[in-house]
Amino acid sequence: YTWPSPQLDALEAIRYDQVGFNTIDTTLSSFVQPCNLYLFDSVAGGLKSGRSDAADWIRTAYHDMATHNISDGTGGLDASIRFPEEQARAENTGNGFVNTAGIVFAVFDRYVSMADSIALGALIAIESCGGPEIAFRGGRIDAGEVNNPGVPMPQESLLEHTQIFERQGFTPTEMIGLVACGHTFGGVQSSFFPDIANPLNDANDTEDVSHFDSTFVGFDNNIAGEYISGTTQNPLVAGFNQTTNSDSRIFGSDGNRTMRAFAQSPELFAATCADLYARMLDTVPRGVVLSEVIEPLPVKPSKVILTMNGDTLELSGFVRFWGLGENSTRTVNMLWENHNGGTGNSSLVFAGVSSSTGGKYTAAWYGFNPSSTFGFLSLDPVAGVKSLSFLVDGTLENQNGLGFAVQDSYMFSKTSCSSGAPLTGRLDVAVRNDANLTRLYIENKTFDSANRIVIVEVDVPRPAAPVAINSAYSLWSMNLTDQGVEFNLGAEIDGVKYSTAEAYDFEGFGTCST
Ligand code: HEM
Repeated sequence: YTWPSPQLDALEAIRYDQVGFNTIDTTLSSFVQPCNLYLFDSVAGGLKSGRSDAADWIRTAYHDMATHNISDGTGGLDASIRFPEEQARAENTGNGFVNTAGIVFAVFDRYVSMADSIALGALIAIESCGGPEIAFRGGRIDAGEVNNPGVPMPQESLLEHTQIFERQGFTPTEMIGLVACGHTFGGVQSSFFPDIANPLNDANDTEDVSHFDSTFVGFDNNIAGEYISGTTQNPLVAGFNQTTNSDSRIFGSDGNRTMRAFAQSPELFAATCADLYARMLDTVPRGVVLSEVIEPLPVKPSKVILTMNGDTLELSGFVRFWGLGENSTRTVNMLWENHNGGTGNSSLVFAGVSSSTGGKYTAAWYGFNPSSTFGFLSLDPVAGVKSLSFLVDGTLENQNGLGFAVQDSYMFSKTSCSSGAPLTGRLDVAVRNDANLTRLYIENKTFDSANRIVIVEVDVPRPAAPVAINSAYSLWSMNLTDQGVEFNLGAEIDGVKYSTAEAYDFEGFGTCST
């Protein structure tokens, strides 16, 4: 895709900026580091519970998706699992869903739905904990209400399970695969399923989880190998209760042909799971259109912020170079095209490295100011800035000739000020005189009754007479009372809507002089 695209940029960042520099906003990955972490453990530290957050994410994604009905298009991965009414169903026994929902509520935002967060949580868990890479698409839409029931339960028959998976869109062979791919993680907890698993009295399994295979915090084909060799302790295969041995019925449903192939070939198992997990995550209600598969952008500007400070246009930001590590001899320059047909040039300073996918990929980050990582460049407002490109050891990176477009038609002005308690103040926005700006507004983030984000736009009025801040920009102003929440600045320019990367609140305002 082409940068900038606020939604794809945000999804790409969660997917690929997991550890290290500039990962504050992409914390989903931290919940599976390390893979045996269980945040909700009653014992501090949470590494010996027998549970894992990774397993919670994968089970959550499956149970959310498992309501799908391929013939009427209802249900699917739409975060309906967050509703207490759905969690209370017998088919959703256990507390994994309340755990993951709590994290989703904290991390989702206007560009990343709760359903995309669940999909990313599961994907990151699988990839970070030994699993194959999974093609990721974004754009899932959050349900406003619960879905019909439809998650399989262990006491049901093979025929019922076959029909349930068919309703979800999976063949009998794919059912074997998907269950094996899921149950390479985690196990059955005695307190929730006393008819399936006994208490263990084990200091390394304090939550009494009987595991599906011996390597329950990582992805591997032991779920199949131990099943075929007859050594399995899987409580849904070798459990004391025949009625609930559903994995045994499912795994054996084709005479063990599929499970034998998985046991013989870790590669086949990983490739099959990569495909089935992706299809599971992409099972969404009819009408939801997912994005293209999101690949890492080779060059990606981030947190590009423009601020008007009197006669100076301050430009700050970072750029990420995918696949690079730290290298003190590398030279990086940023070039920017301005409104006068000229080009600015600044050397950039190394800011840090990030990594993803269990350390498989690294990226090098550079800050826009050559002497201070988090500093800004001071530009002439008349010249402004239209687009960026980069020179990395002399090689031009300009997004195949498109450049990286920057919107300098409007920006926060540092003349904004506040005073008093409760705080009142004046928001000033600098608008470029030659920009075709039809609307300017603040974007307030609110939530509907189903906890979904709704952006409410409040227009900043066009001034009756221009108030110049410098020879290229005038101020549009609005009086505000502090709501204690951040807002972004939005504008309609040439019929297209834009939103600032930065959110503002009164803490960033100076004091009003009058
Ligand atoms: C017939 C189909 C299935 C049945 C009957 C079934 C049943 C169960 C049961 C009873 C548990 C124990 C939950 C707990 O103790 O809280 C469990 C755990 C789990 N299931 Fe399934 N499952 C099925 C399919 C799947 C699929 C398709 C996936 C994902 C692809 C999956 C992923 C998981 C995971 C990751 C856990 C471990 C959770 C943890 O340890 O916290 N299951 N399953």
